[in-house]
Amino acid sequence: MKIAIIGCGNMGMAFARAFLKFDLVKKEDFLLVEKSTDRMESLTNFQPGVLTGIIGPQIGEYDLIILSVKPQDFLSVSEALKAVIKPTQVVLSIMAGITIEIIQNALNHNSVIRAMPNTPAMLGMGITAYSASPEVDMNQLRKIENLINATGRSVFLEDEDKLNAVTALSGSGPAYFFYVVKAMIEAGKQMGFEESVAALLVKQTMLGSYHLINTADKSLDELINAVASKGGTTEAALRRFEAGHLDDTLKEGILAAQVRSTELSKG
Ligand SMILES: NC(=O)C1=CN([C@@H]2O[C@H](COP(=O)(O)OP(=O)(O)OC[C@H]3O[C@@H](n4cnc5c(N)ncnc54)[C@H](O)[C@@H]3O)[C@@H](O)[C@H]2O)C=CC1
Ligand SMILES: O=C(O)[C@@H]1CCC=N1
Repeated sequence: MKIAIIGCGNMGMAFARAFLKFDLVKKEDFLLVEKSTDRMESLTNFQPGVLTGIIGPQIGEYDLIILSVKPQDFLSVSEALKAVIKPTQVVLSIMAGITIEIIQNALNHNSVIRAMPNTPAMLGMGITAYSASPEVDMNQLRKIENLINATGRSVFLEDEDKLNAVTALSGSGPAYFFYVVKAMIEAGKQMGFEESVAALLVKQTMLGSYHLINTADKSLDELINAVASKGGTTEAALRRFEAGHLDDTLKEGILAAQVRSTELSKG
């Protein structure tokens, strides 16, 4: 398969590297379109078939066009792409908030898949949810799913509207996790540990706890209760979290991300 990627930043290149790792695409079969000259320089190491700053007619030679620019850059990209896209090509967008209908209208093009990955895709450990326009046939959809699965796991959603919630939950989710880890490391430093020691204590705790969620035959409440002894230290921390409504704050933050994803579709 020949793939053009428009916007070769973190996510665009995470996808490109995952496809390469699993031999799904050859380096020479990539066309990378990147606007930033600094970023272009770093992409020369990747040795793609074509590396360019401009969306031109050669893009019509590629089977799949991945749109991985920021949502705010889509308008200018669509103006150039509309002039060169061919009806047989499939568009895969990972842009937050931009709906299939917006993409179809802006490009005057039917076959569009909208996906929402997350940054662990860089390690092949991402989760991507995706929806497709009816014009994408099953054969094309299977091929794209194979590509997406090189970046981790995937979920097909019949209901495209749910992608705004996915964006808020798993798309942005890694940042929430890093935020909590950062606060824990900072607490460790405040209690007198060097950063490296605090980071080791926290990171191994998160790793082990993640595996307990997946392997222990217990609910999250049971796992919490197994740590929190009556009258003990954990209880003291949890009481403080509850007094500050930390769980509500986290939920409200996630819902705010969903609202923002919806707003992005309105420009
Ligand atoms: N970073 C994340 O965790 C996730 C991001 N996304 C979505 O992926 C998209 C890309 O995000 P990132 O990779 O984080 O951003 P990024 O800023 O790392 O990459 C975007 C790239 O597009 C380039 N670009 C901008 N205008 C261009 C144009 N006209 N032609 C060619 N290249 C152009 C920029 O120079 C930049 O290198 C966004 O739409 C975002 O909503 C989706 C899921 C997760
Ligand atoms: O923050 C954003 O808008 C993008 C979408 C999901 C993660 N990053």
